[in-house]
Amino acid sequence: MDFDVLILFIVLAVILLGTLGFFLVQGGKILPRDKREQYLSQRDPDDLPSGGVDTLEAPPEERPAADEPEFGDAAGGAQGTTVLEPTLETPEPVAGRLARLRARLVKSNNIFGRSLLALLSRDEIDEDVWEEIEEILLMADVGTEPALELVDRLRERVKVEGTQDTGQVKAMLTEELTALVDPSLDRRLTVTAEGRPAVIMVVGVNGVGKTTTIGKLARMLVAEDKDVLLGAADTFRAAAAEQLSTWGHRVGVPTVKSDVEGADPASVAYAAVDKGIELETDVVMIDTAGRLQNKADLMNELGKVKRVVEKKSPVDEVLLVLDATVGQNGLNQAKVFAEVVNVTGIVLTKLDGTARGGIVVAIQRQLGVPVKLIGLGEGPDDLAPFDAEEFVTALLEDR
Ligand SMILES: Nc1nc2c(ncn2[C@@H]2O[C@H](COP(=O)(O)OP(=O)(O)OP(=O)(O)O)[C@@H](O)[C@H]2O)c(=O)[nH]1
Repeated sequence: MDFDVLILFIVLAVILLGTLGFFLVQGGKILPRDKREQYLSQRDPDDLPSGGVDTLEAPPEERPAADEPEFGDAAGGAQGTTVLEPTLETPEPVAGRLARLRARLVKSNNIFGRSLLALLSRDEIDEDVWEEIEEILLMADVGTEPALELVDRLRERVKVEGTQDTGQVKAMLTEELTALVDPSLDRRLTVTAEGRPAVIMVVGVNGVGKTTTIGKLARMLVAEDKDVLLGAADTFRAAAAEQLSTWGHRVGVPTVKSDVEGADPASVAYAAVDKGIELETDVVMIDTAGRLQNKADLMNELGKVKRVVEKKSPVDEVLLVLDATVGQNGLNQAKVFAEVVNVTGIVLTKLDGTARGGIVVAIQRQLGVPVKLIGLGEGPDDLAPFDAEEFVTALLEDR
């Protein structure tokens, strides 16, 4: 009897344990969904199980925002800390830039040079040929008066010297064109001032390349060991200040900008000069908003920016940026800007995309102000100091 009770007891115990085991296994599966997610999210990524179900993805690597300086080689610090050094770009040296960019000038003005040289290679240079030469000069935007002048002088020399030799006539053309571009003009930028930063203001209509030019010029100055500070007084276009500070970041140049969109540009320009004086920089460059020369209120605003800055420091350079591809329209812009702010130099951009290189002559004539820099591409070092002889030789190169 006792034995039967014992058997019964064992059977009951087995059934009970089996039932308990079943519920325990099921319990793991019916954990409410939100509880499971909570559990998963509370785990660290490095708690990953060695294999199987609950794998967690590591968070994506963080990258610096687009306008933050990029970081390069990580230097290992004490106790596993990492010191990140900003990677600064090294701008190309200024000397020899025009020589590098010459090919672009030759390419874009290829038609000009080739057509002129083809005409001068004719067996006989008669009146028709001189007229055609004049037309080509006009098409290159040299301007009516200078074009007539050049043809007259060339015709006279060919007559007096009695030559039709292509090589000699080409040499004469080069000389006469160079004389028109005027190598005697002082094209140096004022980038030093006694006991204070040199102040450079950059002006022009919309989209001509002001901000880009400041970025490129900052690089040129950095390449010459100058301490530079940028002032984002283009408060009209929201992205302009960012664009400017990005250029600065790349070469370690600080930018003074306003946090308020549409802030008073004169105040920002003033603050930039103030900061430049405090930091004892060599140069402060001020970007201004693009404005059409026929908008009187905007032109007045530009005059005000300059006057306000002058309460703090003299303005050493006012660079007018002109887009070479717009041709003669640039002349109207130049005239009005020169009336409002005393323009001291021209930056002619986008010469890589036009055969209108002759505009250099027309602008200088009209304004009596030298072209100091030329832009020959969108690359960071595609800005070069202007040189009359190199420029003319490139225009007339026969390719
Ligand atoms: N091909 C070429 N493009 C250029 C040159 N200079 C500037 N650009 C381009 O022209 C465009 C306008 O340049 P920005 O510097 O933004 O012009 P901006 O005058 O500051 O413009 P706003 O602030 O709107 O008035 C950009 O796409 C530049 O890359 C150049 O020399 N050659």
